[in-house]
Amino acid sequence: MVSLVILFRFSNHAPRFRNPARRFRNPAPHFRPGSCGLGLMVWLCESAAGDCRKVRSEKFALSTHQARDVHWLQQNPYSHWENLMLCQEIEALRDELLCFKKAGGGTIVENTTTGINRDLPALRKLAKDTGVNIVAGAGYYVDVTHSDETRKMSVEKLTDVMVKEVLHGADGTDIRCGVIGEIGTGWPITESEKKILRATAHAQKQLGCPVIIHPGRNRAAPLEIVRILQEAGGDISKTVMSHLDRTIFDHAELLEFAKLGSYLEYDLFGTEMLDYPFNLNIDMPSDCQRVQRLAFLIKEGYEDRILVAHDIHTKNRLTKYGGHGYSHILKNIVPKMLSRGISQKQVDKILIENPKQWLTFK
Ligand SMILES: CC(=O)NCCS(=O)(=O)O
Repeated sequence: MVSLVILFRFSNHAPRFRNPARRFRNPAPHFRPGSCGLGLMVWLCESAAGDCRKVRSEKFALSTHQARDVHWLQQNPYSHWENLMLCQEIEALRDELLCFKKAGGGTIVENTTTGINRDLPALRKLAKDTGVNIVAGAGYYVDVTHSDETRKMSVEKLTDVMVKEVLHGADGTDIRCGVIGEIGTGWPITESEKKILRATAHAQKQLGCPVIIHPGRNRAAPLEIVRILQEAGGDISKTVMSHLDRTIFDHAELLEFAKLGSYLEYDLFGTEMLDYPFNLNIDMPSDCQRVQRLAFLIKEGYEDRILVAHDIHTKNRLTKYGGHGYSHILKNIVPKMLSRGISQKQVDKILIENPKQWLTFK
């Protein structure tokens, strides 16, 4: 059986914020923190038209939500607290993994890191129950999720922690992480995030392991991250730049970035929204547009560098709640790719060979 590898996130539910004042630092101009104080993902949207979406957590519980709410949740996934609590859905995740396996999937990468409630025993159990390999992530997410302890750590100490998470186990368990990341960065990149990027590069230098980075929502962010990693000795050829869907739009800029040699990840497959809540200046591409970008990168000679994923981190994207589920790429996107001139060999490269190359290390 082919071993398809797709990147997901199980437990990236609402991060815990230890210092509420810190979590809404540097808000984007069009946004203000949700008045319900529920965390990073909860912003009330104040668009130019003055349209203010309401947080609906008190209005309906997701477990009993009705078909009429599905579209609202799809458009406002971060405005509903319960929608972020993916950790409550272990049974649904087990079902998703079994469907994924039936559709030909073999391995997923689960990118939840320190600060956003990584749950390694749950991952181990899900892998055991379903037979799907789950690769867990080491390291730290974006600045607002860094604890005071994390902020105080030196680059050397952070490096040691990440190396230990890969070699010996994380969160007090013997469960070893298989990638470093996703390492979170915002824009501008904060001092704490820079320190973690440097530690990531140092750990990668010691281990030769795969790394995955979440860039801030600015087209200059991926380049700046690569610069920091390179200066600290990181291996860019074994590093994934995630979320390119919403980060670099201009074709010439994308090719300039591709030349640096990282993996280029389109990982928001299934996310189709009119107003991207984190930056209203960004038009979130549709899945068809994502496929067009893959075809463009392939035509330009980058088929060895492309990765795809769903980045599922909210409940509404699970089939249980009317979402596309974990098998969307396998069931729906692959046929679309084939119908748009991407060959089966190229599909296999993107879904099997590239993840294999990225994930393999001694
Ligand atoms: C969990 C996570 O960080 N996903 C990325 C969502 S974003 O909208 O592309 O930043």
